Amino acid sequence: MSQRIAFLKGHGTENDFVIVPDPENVIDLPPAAVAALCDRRAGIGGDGLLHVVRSAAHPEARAMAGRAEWFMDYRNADGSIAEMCGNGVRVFAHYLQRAGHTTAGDLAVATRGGVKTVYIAGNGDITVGMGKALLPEAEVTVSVGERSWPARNVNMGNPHAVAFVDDLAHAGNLFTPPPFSPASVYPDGVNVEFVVERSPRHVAMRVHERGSGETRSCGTGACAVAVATARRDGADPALTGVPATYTVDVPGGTLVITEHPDGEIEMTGPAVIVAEGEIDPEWLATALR
Ligand SMILES: N[C@@H](CCC[C@H](N)C(=O)O)C(=O)O
Repeated sequence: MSQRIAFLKGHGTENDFVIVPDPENVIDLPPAAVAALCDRRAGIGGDGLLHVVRSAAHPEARAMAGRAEWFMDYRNADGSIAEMCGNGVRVFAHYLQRAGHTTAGDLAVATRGGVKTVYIAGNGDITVGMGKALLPEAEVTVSVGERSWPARNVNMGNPHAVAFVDDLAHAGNLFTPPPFSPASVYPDGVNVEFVVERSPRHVAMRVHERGSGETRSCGTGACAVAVATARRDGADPALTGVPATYTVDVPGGTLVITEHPDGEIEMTGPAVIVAEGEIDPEWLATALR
């Protein structure tokens, strides 16, 4: 890989990403290159990478090209692929606006989890239509050290296990993925959220993300937490006809999540671009050796 590669760095509630614009999908980004770029000491550093590609130019997104011009080819920090990234899609939209590919207002973005509608407000906040949550019945247990908790299985396009705890410190240092059982519920791994209540309809969470470790925010995770908390509270908008809005504090900020009576979930939060530059092709070649 010897071509010069432009990059940007951005974050959404401090869930941070290396952004690689590549409209025609000509940049080879094997998992090792993604892991090298996301390395916080030897690379640029990030919880994940947003590869910005025209849907028509990507085999996984071509079928969505008629509905969404741009495809968010999201990768975790270890180079693995995930279906969706809620914070990432806001940062992705912010990048497209900044690059002149779109204006404020509604924008459709293709993801592996389907086409998402993003609304770019003028005030810096971005709202994403995250789709519906699936709540497959499963008895899941998550543990950290001597403690263990029942967890709610929530799928937001990607898998989540939501555990209500007495104290977020009980999640420990989260240097390694919290063990869960039975393993068969999440054959491809899982994102694990630990949640405490702050006040009615206001919770706080920590997360260990599949493929990235503990991050300071997870958008799909915050949606999973909002839905799991609503059900725990006995609130189901599909039954009451009343939308349920939850404020979810994450270590890197706050996200606001609304579940509507038709099951559609909206998430609102910020998106920030921090820097832009160029990747040294010699460094990347060395990193890949
Ligand atoms: N940080 C993201 C989720 C990224 C994907 C996740 N690690 C997975 O593997 O499913 C978000 O904001 O949703």
